[in-house]
Amino acid sequence: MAKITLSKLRHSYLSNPKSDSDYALKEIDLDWQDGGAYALLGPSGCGKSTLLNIISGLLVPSEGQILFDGQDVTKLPPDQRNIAQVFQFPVIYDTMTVYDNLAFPLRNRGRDEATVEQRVMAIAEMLEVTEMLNQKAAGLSPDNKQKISMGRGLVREDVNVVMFDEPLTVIDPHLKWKLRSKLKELHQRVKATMIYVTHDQTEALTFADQVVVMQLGEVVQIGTPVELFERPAHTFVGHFIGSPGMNIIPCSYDGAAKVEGHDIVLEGPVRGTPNGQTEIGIRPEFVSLSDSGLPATVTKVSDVGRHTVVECDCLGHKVNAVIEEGAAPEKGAQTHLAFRQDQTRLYVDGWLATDPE
Ligand SMILES: Nc1ncnc2c1ncn2[C@@H]1O[C@H](COP(=O)(O)OP(=O)(O)OP(=O)(O)O)[C@@H](O)[C@H]1O
Repeated sequence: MAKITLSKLRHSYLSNPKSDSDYALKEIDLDWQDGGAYALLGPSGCGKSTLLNIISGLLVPSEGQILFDGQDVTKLPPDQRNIAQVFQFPVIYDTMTVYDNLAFPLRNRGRDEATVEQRVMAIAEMLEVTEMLNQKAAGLSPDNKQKISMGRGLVREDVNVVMFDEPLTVIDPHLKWKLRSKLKELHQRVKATMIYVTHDQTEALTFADQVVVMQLGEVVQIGTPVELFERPAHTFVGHFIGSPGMNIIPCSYDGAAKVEGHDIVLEGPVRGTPNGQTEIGIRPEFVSLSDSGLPATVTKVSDVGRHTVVECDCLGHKVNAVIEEGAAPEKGAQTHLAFRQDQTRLYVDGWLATDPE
């Protein structure tokens, strides 16, 4: 396994890019540590596949370098990078048995049969497919086919990185959570460097120790799931992660933050002198209904499991509060919203501008 470094990486599909917007990937500097479990998370079109193709060698970046353990591989073709990939759709040979499918990547590299058997049996046991080993792959369900496809990605112990590209797309929704936790467990057992590409926050947050969030060809934040939830570095991350996402409320700032003339107490000091569009960011989990605070009218009440989401019109802005089940007011009720101070952040032009007290 290897540490992967992306250094000053940029890519444009145009032959003569001029402005930033001509780049599918803006400048990216990133270190993926040896043995880490990473997710690359972002909406469609943010540049995930472009980055994946650059790492796997299908695409040579317009600028910058990729290093595996400090060695420049930017111009190496895919077959010399020693990478395993698991795609959206299973890549297996239908006419072969499950055993032979799992053995294929090892036999292909000339490993002796004793090693092949030992690795195949170990991976089959981890994936809970031992009893299928003698079956022809053609008869497997789509879920099991994708499991075998994952096994083929994980069976070699000498790869630099295993990359998963939206691997649960074909999996039945009720089995998704099972495979998600299986993958996490597999990472802990095989200790390979893994990169998991997805637009689904639940998949990213359950699998990865570190999540790289991308938007419009840029990395907007790298952090643990807790860091992304607690201190989104950008309003995009606040909005994209969480259900419902962070409340983002336009405000003024002249030494103190105000929403429509009402003072808002921030978590701590503001960095520099804000010069740009200012907004308050507060997660619905830290907004409570109260006797004092910002006046609001309840516009919608939705039960979500053990909590209730109360949507309000607060001085002309939509603000969600997540409260305990059973404590919700009726739609149309007049109330006030209180923000938990240590969770009330200021954003300037989308970027976090406050520090904790
Ligand atoms: N072969 C190509 N030629 C020109 N532009 C491309 C090409 N591939 C991707 N793009 C553009 O580059 C940007 C990033 O696309 P990319 O496919 O990397 O995003 P993504 O996050 O993987 O999206 P998706 O999940 O939909 O595949 C998009 O604006 C896309 O239109």
